[in-house]
Amino acid sequence: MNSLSLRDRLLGWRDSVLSNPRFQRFAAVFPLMRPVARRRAAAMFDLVAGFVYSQILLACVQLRLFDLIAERPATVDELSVRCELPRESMQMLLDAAIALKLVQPRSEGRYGLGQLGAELCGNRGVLAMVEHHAMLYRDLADPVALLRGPRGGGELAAYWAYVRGERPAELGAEHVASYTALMAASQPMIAREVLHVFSFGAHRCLLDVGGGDGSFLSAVAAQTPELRCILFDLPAVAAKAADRFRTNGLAERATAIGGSFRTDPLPEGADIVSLVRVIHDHDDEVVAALLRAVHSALPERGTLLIAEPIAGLSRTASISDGYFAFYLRAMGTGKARTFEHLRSLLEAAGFAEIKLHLVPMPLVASVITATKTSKCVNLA
Ligand SMILES: CC(C)=CCC/C(C)=C/CC/C(C)=C/C=C/C(C)=C/C=C/C=C(C)/C=C/C=C(C)/C=C/C=C(C)/C=C/CC(C)(C)O
Ligand SMILES: C[S@@+](CC[C@H](N)C(=O)[O-])C[C@H]1O[C@@H](n2cnc3c(N)ncnc32)[C@H](O)[C@@H]1O
Repeated sequence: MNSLSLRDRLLGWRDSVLSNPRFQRFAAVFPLMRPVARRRAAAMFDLVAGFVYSQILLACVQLRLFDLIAERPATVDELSVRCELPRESMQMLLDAAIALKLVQPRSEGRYGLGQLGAELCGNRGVLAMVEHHAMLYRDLADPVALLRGPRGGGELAAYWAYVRGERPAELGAEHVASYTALMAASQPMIAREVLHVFSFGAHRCLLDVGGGDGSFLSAVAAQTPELRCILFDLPAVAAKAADRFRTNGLAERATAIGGSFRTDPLPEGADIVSLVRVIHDHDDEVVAALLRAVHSALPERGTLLIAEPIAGLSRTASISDGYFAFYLRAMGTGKARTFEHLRSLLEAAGFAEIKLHLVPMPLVASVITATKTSKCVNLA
């Protein structure tokens, strides 16, 4: 076995100090160390108790508490009637929500939004995710079984109907409606980040592959009036996008085409293709084939834009390497990939000038762009 490096030995020494109960006690009472010790202990408590906090949040969201008190601050009696909870339970939930900064006491015994509650009210996509997490947490109830077991035996795998079954193109509206609505609700936070770092103004026609109900294309089209848009998704999803384009007055310049990128060719004619929260759903062989299909659908010097969580970035490691890694494991296929991994898949498909764009709020997506070159295509 190799001998330990100097860094390994230093870290081993640090671990033995930090895990020593006598050192912990000393740091907790020594005035110069006390603030750091308290912060670390609080961070550890948050990790230990995070599920309880999430469930308090879920109760608030399921009871529509934030909407009720955003309308007008209310007393515990009013809220217990409107939420159909015994008064004592209502008070308990309000106290917990105050502690989590979701709710804040107001004048005359009323309750209004806390800082986090107000910010949540501005993020409907996050509220939708909080409700969706009930399913994720059931799949994560036994995390070791999730790690040991075959991938995707739980509820999420059934929910994301396209990850199972050989013929996703045959899925009906009843299989895609729920996930498509969830993606539409959380799409504004993605589109905002993409549009902050990338302008579609230099392009003529955008093809959004796996484009869901057209929420992303609608946001891009609103900012880029000359752009023509094509959406490609499973037929039952593309039908929803066609409806949205009609409702948004985009039917003239946005077309929705149904098919499966696993078996059907991609529509041609676009000079830029986007893959927004698509690649990380699939394993490497499917992604490699999809990237080759995108490459052949693009003209020379055409652009590919990818937006999804990227693993291995220190600012967002807990989200991509923690949350999304376990989410996708429960879902049964795909993974959040590092930039280096994506770059090698892109290069193998014939893309060059591969850039990572750091978005302002990289919680659920970072952006990568790449350019098609015909040289050096690896046809293996
Ligand atoms: C003037 C005053 C009063 C104050 C000034 C102080 C100040 C600057 C305050 C800041 C206020 C502010 C702007 C707050 C903003 C907060 C924001 C934007 C918070 C955003 C939070 C977003 C969260 C928590 C997002 C969660 C997203 C989740 C959980 C997404 C999950 C996505 C999934 C599961 C996708 C699945 C797709 C699949 C299947 C993997 O492909
Ligand atoms: C996680 S969702 C992302 C939707 C949208 N891009 C967004 O960010 O809101 C993945 C999308 O890829 C689509 N999809 C999955 N497999 C597909 C396939 N084989 N062919 C075409 N679309 C597919 C799904 O129907 C779904 O709309």
